[in-house]
Amino acid sequence: NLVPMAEILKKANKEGYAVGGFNINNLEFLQGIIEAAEEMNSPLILQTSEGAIKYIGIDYVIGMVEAATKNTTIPVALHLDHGSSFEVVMKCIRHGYSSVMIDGSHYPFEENVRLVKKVVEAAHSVGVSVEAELGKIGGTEDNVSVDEKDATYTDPDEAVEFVERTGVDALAIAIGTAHGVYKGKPELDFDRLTDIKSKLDMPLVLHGASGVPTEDVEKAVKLGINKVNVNTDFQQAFTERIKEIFDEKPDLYDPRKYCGPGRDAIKAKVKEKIKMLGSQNKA
Ligand SMILES: O=C(COP(=O)(O)O)NO
Ligand code: NA
Ligand SMILES: [Zn+2]
Repeated sequence: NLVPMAEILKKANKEGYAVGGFNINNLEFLQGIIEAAEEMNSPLILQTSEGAIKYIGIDYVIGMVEAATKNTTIPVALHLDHGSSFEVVMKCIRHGYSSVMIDGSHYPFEENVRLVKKVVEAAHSVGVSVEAELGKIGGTEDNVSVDEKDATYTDPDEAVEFVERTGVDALAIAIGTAHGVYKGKPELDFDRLTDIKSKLDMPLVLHGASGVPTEDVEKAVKLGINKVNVNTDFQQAFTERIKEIFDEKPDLYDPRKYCGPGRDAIKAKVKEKIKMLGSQNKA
């Protein structure tokens, strides 16, 4: 009952909307995200960073996602976010992930191509989709951190060569976003996105969407972004709600009394994101 991400993104690319790549960090994130997507009749890409897999445990990830998708009516992919090696990718594929990102963006171009090509051959041989990254997205997420000066934007011509030589299903591009909380206002390079999309009519991925103004994400979707990764906004929604609860009732100790409202806050935030991406009723 998981589908390959490529299937979900092919339709999104054809019809001009984007699908959320929403990170799960625990049970409440998974429940809030899947409930919101089902209520909005939206396709969904559940994703775990390597840090989240370490925190939850891969057998729990698979078990919880299986429970979450057993009776679902919407297409759901389970995706490895920012896979750092062939070995980790293969571990996730063996455990039942339907999609993987191999992030070789911090390597020289040829090394990135070599690694991604190897992953695509293995993943595609068992029907698993592949996302890769070209250009460096700034910010920090778990062990992925790039400081401003090294964050280099995606070169459109390099992107064409990269996709031709690797056969990836989706390409994460660097056009000014960064993981985590922004220091200043992010300025997205929409001309660069337009140029890349005109050369590569394929699913493009925007990372670091938390903190990007809604209208900028909507514009990026109009210009050809088909997957939008969101993590920090949901983490902040969860955490802020729990802080509010403890302000009201500092002596609480039953985790359901604060994780439950935290889950509801995630769910509400996910619905806002689905509206922003245009994937409502696209299941
Ligand atoms: O790109 C992301 C999420 O970034 P944010 O935390 O900034 O939403 N995950 O791969
Ligand atoms: Na961000
Ligand atoms: Zn990312």
